Amino acid sequence: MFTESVFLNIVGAILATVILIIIFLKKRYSYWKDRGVEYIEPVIPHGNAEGLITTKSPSECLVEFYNTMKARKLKYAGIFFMTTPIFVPLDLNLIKQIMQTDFAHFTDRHSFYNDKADPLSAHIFSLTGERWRNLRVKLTPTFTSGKMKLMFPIMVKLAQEFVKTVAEESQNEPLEVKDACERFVTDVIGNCAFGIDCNSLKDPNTEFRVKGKRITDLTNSEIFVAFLSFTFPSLMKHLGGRLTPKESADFFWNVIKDTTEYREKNGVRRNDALQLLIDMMHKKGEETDNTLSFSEIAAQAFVFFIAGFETSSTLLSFVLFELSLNEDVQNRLRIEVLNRDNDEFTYEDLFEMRYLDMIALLCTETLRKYPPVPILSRVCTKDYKVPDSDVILKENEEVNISVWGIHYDPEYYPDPQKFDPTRFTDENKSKRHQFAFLPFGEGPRICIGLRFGMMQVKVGLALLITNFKFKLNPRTVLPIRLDPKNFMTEILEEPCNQSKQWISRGIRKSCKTKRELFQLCKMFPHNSTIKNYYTKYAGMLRVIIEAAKKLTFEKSINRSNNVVKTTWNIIKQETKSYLNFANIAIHDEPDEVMEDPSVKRYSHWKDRGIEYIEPIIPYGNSKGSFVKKSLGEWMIEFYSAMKARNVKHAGCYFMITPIYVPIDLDLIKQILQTDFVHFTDHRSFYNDKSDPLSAHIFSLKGQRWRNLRVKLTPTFTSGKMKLMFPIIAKISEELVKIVSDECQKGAMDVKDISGRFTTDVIGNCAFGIDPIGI
Ligand code: HEM
Repeated sequence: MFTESVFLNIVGAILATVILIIIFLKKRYSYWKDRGVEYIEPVIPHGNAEGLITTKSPSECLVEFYNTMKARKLKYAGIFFMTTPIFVPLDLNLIKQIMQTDFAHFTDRHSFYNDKADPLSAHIFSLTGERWRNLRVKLTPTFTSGKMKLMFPIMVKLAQEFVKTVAEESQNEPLEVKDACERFVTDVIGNCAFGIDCNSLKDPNTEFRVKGKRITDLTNSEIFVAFLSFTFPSLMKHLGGRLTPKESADFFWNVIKDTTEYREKNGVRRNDALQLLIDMMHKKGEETDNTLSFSEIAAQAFVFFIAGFETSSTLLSFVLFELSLNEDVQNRLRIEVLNRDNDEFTYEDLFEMRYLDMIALLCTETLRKYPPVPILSRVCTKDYKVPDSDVILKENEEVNISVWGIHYDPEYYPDPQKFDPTRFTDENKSKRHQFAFLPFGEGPRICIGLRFGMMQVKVGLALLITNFKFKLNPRTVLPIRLDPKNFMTEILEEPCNQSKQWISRGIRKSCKTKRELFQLCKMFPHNSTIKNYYTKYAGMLRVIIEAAKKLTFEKSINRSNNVVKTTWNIIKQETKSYLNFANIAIHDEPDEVMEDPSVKRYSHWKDRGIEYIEPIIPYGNSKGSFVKKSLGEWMIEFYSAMKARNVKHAGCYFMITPIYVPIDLDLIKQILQTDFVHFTDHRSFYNDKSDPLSAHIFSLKGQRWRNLRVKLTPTFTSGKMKLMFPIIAKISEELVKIVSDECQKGAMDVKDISGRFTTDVIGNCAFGIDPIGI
């Protein structure tokens, strides 16, 4: 009897609870209907977010909703994320009102912080109202262009480290690019925000990195606590809820504390963000409004790390991903960066020079396709009447803006899946609504580290692209999928069938430096041809032809010889980018070596509509040159034949190398003089290290040539000539004597005597020595 009544009570209680929940949800799910806001019928219990976290990320759920509602031509709509109603503006003018014009009604984002249990969480990203406003004013000067300039050399130094690490780690296997980018960014932010050498490039398991990564790699239970904290913030604050894993919070707290104390004790100052924060702490008593407590500065230093680390590494890795899919763009970028005028990277290069516009365009288009923060959040802080409607948004109501949805909206970006950096030229940008591009947010809460983030990505990219060629690891699973558990844009790691490794974002390096090529040549001890040619004639056509021949031979012995394959790749790359032999036939794969490269090559001038003489394999138009004809004679023949055809210019083939030949004198003047900036260099080779004498003015290129030319020009002024004149006159008198002596003997070798005369003149005037040629 007793048991029965207990049982009935329990059943009754469960039923009552279920009924109450259903009533609550019914009421909840009528939220948008009651306010006259369009919505999609929600389903208990996930609302409009079916598959959230299990198969779809929050961003993907919102994008689906955006597309459906946009198709209904709505300006705004209401979504239910589980049971939470969220207002979703779709119209860009309304988004602008919310983020900028009427910002006073939307000062906060949906966030959670707990000063007591987790003081690091009380940072500028999560703070609200007046606390946020005060802090924003204080922190804004941290990222002025003056401060950025001071941090720039640190970034360049770390980017050089980055290049070294990539070179080492991609020797034998594909490189996990996101991971490598994260390590680079960790070191940059560690240095610039905390003044600490984190060394995560050298040691991926350094504590700074492990504890940093842990902040975003949440366990399922931590994700659940985060969900509860966002949904019931007051209750969770009361219960001591926290978002940062304790071990990471403790580590960062101690790092910031120790560094601050060390600097204070030892009077050490550095050009980093932490210094600026410490200085604010010490303004106490002077400008009380402008001071920060230690707890506050620790939280801000911490947020620079978490806000900058994931976003910047995501951007850099996706730029490399797109470049590896778009080889043409990658090659053009490499040439642009290599062709810059100066050897060192300067701050001005990155922000002012034309060639880096391309980097900026690439980054911008990448930010469009893969915005690291795919949803922007705002909370209504004062009741707000939605313009041109009767809808009133109530205090505490949440607003979500689908950055991803907007960035893929064909109304703003036709063919949105296409990676097209030209969408962001000034002209194309001016045709679009400013709020159609929101990777950094907008309005007063726009990303505070925008410049810093872009700068580290640009520096890293510029150095990587000049050192490596990036290709997609064939094991990368395409199309890429987003990690459903992540609020940020993060690729889902797909299991790799064969090796159980997780390589979904690997990009393989296939380019080696010249030094590495030499090392590789050493691996062929039996093969003196490659080695000798390389050391003696590096950069000459012969090394390429001989190496290719040799490789063909090697390959015929062992078709799967990996070393041959690698060497072939390297030689290809050497010839393409380092030595600038872009016009020598180079195949994509060693398998093609056997094919005749000239077939495609010989359509070069035809394809360009330039007059040419039909070439003969393998001589091109240079049959007999060096054997029966000098190079000069060969060129005269070609010139005369083309002149007879009355053309202003023509194209010839020296073996398989296409060469442009201007014939018209005005055109020659354009090339040599008027448009000289396009033709500053000779086809030449020099090697500062193994053959320093080769780095002379005749062979130098670009800015190095220009600098030297300016320095050497005064050597031959008329004043200097005058000083040399007596020396030349004296040697000329010697010449007269010698000529008369020789004439006595009969015939005389005039070329020989002239050579001896000029040797003496140059030896005397250039080196101040008497070579006794005459
Ligand atoms: C490519 C790199 C980056 C991207 C795409 C990015 C994106 C964003 C976005 C979308 C927001 C929210 C803006 C809004 O709600 O309107 C934001 C806020 C913020 N970002 Fe970034 N960010 C990047 C790099 C950085 C870096 C390097 C730092 C720090 C060193 C940083 C610090 C912050 C902070 C502190 C906020 C909060 C600002 C506030 O609420 O006042 N970000 N970022």
